[in-house]
Amino acid sequence: MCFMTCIGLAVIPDSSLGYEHDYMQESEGDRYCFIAEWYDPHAAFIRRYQFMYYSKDGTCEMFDIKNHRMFLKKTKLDNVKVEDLYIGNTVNILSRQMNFVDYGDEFTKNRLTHKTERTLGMIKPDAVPKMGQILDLIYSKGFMITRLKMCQLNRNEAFQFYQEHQGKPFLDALLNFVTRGPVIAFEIMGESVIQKWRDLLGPTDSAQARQDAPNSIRSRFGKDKTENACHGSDSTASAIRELEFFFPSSGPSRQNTAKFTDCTCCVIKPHAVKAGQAGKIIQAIAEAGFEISMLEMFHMEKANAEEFYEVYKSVVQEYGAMVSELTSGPSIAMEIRAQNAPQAFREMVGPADPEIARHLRPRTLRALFGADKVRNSVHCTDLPEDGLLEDEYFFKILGC
Ligand SMILES: Nc1ncnc2c1ncn2[C@@H]1O[C@H](COP(=O)(O)OP(=O)(O)OP(=O)(O)O)[C@@H](O)[C@H]1O
Repeated sequence: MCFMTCIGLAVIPDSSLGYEHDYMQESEGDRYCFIAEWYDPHAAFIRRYQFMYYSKDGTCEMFDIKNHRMFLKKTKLDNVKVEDLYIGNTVNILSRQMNFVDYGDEFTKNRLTHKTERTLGMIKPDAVPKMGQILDLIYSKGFMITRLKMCQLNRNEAFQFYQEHQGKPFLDALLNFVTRGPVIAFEIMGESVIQKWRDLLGPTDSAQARQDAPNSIRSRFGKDKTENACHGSDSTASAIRELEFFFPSSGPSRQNTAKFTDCTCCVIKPHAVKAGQAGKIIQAIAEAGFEISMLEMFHMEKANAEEFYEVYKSVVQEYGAMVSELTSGPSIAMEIRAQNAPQAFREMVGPADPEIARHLRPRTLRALFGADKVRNSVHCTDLPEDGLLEDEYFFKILGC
């Protein structure tokens, strides 16, 4: 197994550190171990670490694998909780973006693998206008969205996606339906999430869903047998295939839906995504009459965040904290369209400081969802001429 090799490289066996395997199962709590990587831009080199998390007190500890020395003494990090421990996640530690690339031991693998099952969900074209409510429902059920992208499928792609229905009488109608407008594909992660997500969807036929599962997504948002709001993979094998279809590990990605006209840019910041507020924010934007013509989840790297916020560098004293927030977890970038989009949308977003927003403009996004000046729920484009540039940055440069 890959993680065995990694631990082999560490040259710091558990026992030499005084951690015996049994320790992990003592009543004192569990110790989870991961292999974390950080790209060191100065050395142009990927550094590898053993990362330990102690569930008893939420402390973390790290060892530099190559240099055989401690990198971080046992410390409590506010931004690292047990729910952040999954392969593919990135966390900021000592101003470095650490990427969890593998489990560090059998115990961690056995304990956490089933909690990080992944499946593909898709909002179909009929329900895209209701994306805010649907995403909010997903968050409220405790699911974790780890990837998300709006795309436009062509007929060939739709056929490839629904290949198992080849020869069925409803295939043609199904292909027409899923290609008539954008879809939103997303990866959800959690314990038994394949089955739980299908339970939340309800029966295929929306009318039957209204009878048998009135709280299900298809009951609430679907129309009939074909236009039934959302899709969910039906097995582990389908989930793997369908996730690869929408989020390919190599090669070109699916056509995004950005229009790059009459637009501005909005980014739901990591703290708001983490707090499960993304659905409510999206719903508020849509209900205010703005068109959300593209959205995608990004895990911003520090260099990209610095570049994106470049204009604030010597102007705003919170610049460093802003970069740190934007790289602290997944964010959701959106292309927002309307007449005078940058100005109209800024009005809706409100003053940069949520405290001021709550006093002066209590209905604005930052008043409703912001925590403080840096964690103020969303970024929006400041200058009208930058709306297009910022959308291009996300959807032409980062997203490709
Ligand atoms: N009898 C039918 N008439 C019309 N459309 C259908 C019919 N059966 C299935 N569909 C459409 O094809 C999709 C895929 O069918 P499938 O049998 O896999 O249903 P499902 O597993 O409930 O849905 P999904 O795969 O979209 O999660 C359905 O979601 C629906 O949009």
